[in-house]
Amino acid sequence: MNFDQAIAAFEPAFPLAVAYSGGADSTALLMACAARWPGQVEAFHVHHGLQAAADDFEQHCASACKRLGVPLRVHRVDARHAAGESPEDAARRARYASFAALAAAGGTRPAIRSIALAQHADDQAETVLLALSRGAGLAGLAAMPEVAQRDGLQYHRPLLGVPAAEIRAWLKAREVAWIDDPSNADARFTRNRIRAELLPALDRAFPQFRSTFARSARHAAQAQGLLVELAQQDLAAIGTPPVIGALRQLSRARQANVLRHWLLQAHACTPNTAQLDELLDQVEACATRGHNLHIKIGTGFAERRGELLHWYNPSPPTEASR
Ligand SMILES: Nc1ncnc2c1ncn2[C@@H]1O[C@H](COP(=O)(O)OP(=O)(O)OP(=O)(O)O)[C@@H](O)[C@H]1O
Repeated sequence: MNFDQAIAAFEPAFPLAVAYSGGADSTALLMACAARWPGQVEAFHVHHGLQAAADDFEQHCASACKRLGVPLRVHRVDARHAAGESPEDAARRARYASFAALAAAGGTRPAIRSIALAQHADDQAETVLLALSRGAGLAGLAAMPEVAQRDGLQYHRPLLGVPAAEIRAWLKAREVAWIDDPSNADARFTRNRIRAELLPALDRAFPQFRSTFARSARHAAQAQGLLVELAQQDLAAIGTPPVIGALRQLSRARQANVLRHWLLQAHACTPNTAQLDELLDQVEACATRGHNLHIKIGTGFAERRGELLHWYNPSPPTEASR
């Protein structure tokens, strides 16, 4: 899909905000949306307080928005990562919280209903490869959805089918400037090594990889949806917190699926594979009333209390450490 086709196919609810970092992709998206829907588009910029260049990024965004005649709202965050959380995850979490805060802070203007993010087809392929590099399950391999609901807002990724090179070409044809975030070149980040080393090799070996990887991601997303449905049904049957005897009636794969779902939904906890395997072994060993179970799972512990399986975190993170 080319850039103009992607913009023509984009159907957000209005008013729309474009998440604008000042980088190439969100610059192109903001320009195209502002031209297509004059007066109905705003720009949201998140100022990442920890990055030295953050003031320059904000300045650049402010002058570009002024030229385009698009209102800009800026939110400042200090995205320190909590123990066990990657800096990228912390920045993403802080960014979504900022978008929700910005959408709610419109004053007398009508409330923003949609937010457009500028991830493209190369980003999607990188996300699939990143998921594989971590040994992710279906939820990770599903990569990024084109549309998602979050905090009462519709999030859209209208450029998900557009190769990065198309977006750069669109900007260059219009002689538009953008800023390059220096951290995008930092080879300490796996995503940047994927972009610099794997994507050029994939382009040579399978030129269609962007669309085939995206198709695999959609298959994974569909299958993951079924796993969630199954987990919801199983959780309703075994109870919350789970009754161990009822849990033990399920196959091991279904136990893993329902436990992962319960831990994530009820406790925002994601066990690693070794922890989940250990938990399943312990559940299997819980054949007698006297069998104790107490193991580390994610940031807390799973424990047997009578007939029930509980999870608790002895020291939940404070707001300051989040
Ligand atoms: N500081 C920010 N403020 C507002 N939106 C952002 C910010 N950083 C990223 N985004 C949004 O999230 C999307 C994905 O972020 P990512 O860090 O992968 O992209 P990026 O390298 O900043 O890309 P871009 O070239 O679009 O600016 C961006 O395309 C943009 O829409």
